[in-house]
Amino acid sequence: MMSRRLIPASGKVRAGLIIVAFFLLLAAFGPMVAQHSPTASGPHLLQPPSAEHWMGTTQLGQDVFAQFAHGARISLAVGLIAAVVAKIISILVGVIGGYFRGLTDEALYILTAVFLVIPAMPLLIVLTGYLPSRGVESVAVVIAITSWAGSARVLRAQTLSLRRRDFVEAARATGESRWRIITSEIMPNELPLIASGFLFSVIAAILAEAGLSFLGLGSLTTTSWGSMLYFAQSSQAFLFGAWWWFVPPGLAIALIGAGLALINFGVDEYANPRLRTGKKRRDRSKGRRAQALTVAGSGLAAAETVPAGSGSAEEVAGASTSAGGRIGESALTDSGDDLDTAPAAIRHNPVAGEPVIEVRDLNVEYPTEHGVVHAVQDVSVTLHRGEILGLAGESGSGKSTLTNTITRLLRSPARVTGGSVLYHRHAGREPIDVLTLSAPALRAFRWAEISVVFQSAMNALNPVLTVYAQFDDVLRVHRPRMSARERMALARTMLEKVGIDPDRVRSYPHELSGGMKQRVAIAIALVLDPDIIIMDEPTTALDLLVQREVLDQIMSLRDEFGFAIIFTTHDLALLLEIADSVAVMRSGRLVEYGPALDVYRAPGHPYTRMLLQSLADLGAKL
Ligand SMILES: Nc1ncnc2c1ncn2[C@@H]1O[C@H](COP(=O)(O)OP(=O)(O)OP(=O)(O)O)[C@@H](O)[C@H]1O
Repeated sequence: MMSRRLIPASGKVRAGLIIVAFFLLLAAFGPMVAQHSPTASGPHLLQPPSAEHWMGTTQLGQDVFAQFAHGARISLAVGLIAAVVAKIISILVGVIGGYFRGLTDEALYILTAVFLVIPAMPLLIVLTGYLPSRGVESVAVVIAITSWAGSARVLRAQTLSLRRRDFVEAARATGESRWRIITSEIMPNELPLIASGFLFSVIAAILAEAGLSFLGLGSLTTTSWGSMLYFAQSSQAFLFGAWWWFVPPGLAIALIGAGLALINFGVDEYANPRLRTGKKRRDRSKGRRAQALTVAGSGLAAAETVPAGSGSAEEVAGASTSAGGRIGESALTDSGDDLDTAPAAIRHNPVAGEPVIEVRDLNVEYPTEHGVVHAVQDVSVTLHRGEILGLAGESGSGKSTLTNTITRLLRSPARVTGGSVLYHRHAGREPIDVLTLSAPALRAFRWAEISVVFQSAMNALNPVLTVYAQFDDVLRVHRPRMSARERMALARTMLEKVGIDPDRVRSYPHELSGGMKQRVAIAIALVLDPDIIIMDEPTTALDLLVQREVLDQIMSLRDEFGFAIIFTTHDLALLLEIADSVAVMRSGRLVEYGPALDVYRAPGHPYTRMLLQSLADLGAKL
């Protein structure tokens, strides 16, 4: 039985499909059922429709139906070939230029601009004049060459906007290659534009071919709807009242145009999962409390979820919260503002686990028109296995720049001017400097060793892919040998781990509540059992109750898996509650760093004191 999803809900789309299907059938079978050759002359000149000539005859006695059916084949072939070629060119130019930027983009954009300013029809006439032969393919290619630019410009603009979206950043963070990001993250979101552009190109190409033929520039040896119109006009069929000669091709072109336009109404319905009807599912797990972490069934799941860290998660977590004491001085110096009056409070990190990430004397800057922005200055922090490091600071203090440096997600014009980020994969072995990793090593490192949960899961999840497809993206890159069944089983297990009904694996992001989306993002971050998860304000967009549930979930997952977290937020009260150690940034510098309890009891820096005082003024209980 045909799936319900394949039957368009809209009557307009159905009408469009019927019209286009009719002409496709005519093109495919019409020439076979025609009883005459389209070019053979007969004794009956300019006869109206009859039993022998269903659509009458031309001035030379040729059968109009035979010409019409052969013409359908030629016109549709030109339309389809030209549209496919034009789309390929516009996707290559628009999407590649928009995604890669730089010189490639500039060169491609100049090319697009040149084709945009030259009027298409005169260019088409000139190019056709130079064609050695005017066969279907060559005419179609010339039409494509003159018509790709508008669509390329639209696709470039859309790509420029999409490449900055969180789900593309998330795909970069998972280690997906650029090509895969383009084909499986960006292009599915451009499908409505590509599809409607394609439909428009088909009708534009049919019209262009008809125009060329009408001007006598088409192939006069093959019969198209355009050449029928040309001969009808030059033989003055209109004057003779031979309507059966010119009405069918003219009407067919108009009807095909209308049919494609009607289909266009349905493009969104198919390309955008939000608009699909008839498949609403009940939000069965909405409001469901995170469950104790019972893993369903598969041995695979067990194998995939063994913590990578040294020692059990409980040991690490327990150790990480049991600490005290201050560390000696580090390379930190205070910024040159009023805060200089008090030196930064530098504390020993109390966590007993081995270091997993060591950031040493890191400096990152952005050269801008107005001078260089020193976004991170001389920052040194150490994250231990199983530790939750809370990173606080006002907007613009450099938190994202710091975490993006650790994950190597910095974008141009950012440049690291000093320092290192050392990753200790195995205790006692030489650490790896993340900043010097080659591109393939970096792709392998991302997500398998360090993953990211972005602030807004709605933006971090690709809106046109199901939950399973988003797990799949990660697993195909990092576990290429896993079978589809294993990938599905793992995705279901991970959903269950974060308290979501495993059947939700087939849902689209818009079918989930905000809290569920964030849990899905956490489950995807956990799927490769990384050592470190960067959480960029993962609960900010949620209401307080759901925020609390998600936080509890994160804490218990940390206890189970033993991963370390860098948790970024503006909310110091929250950090003091959940973090083992707290780092406060201001103007690119680390002004406070130490065990959460120490920071709360004895903040060393006036800025932290001010933050804590404002919390106390608000009546926060810690
Ligand atoms: N692409 C960029 N070009 C120029 N300057 C930038 C760029 N990105 C960030 N900056 C500057 O770097 C500094 C640190 O920014 P960053 O985004 O790291 O701060 P943040 O603490 O993460 O802020 P928020 O909490 O609002 O995300 C700011 O002064 C910001 O203006």
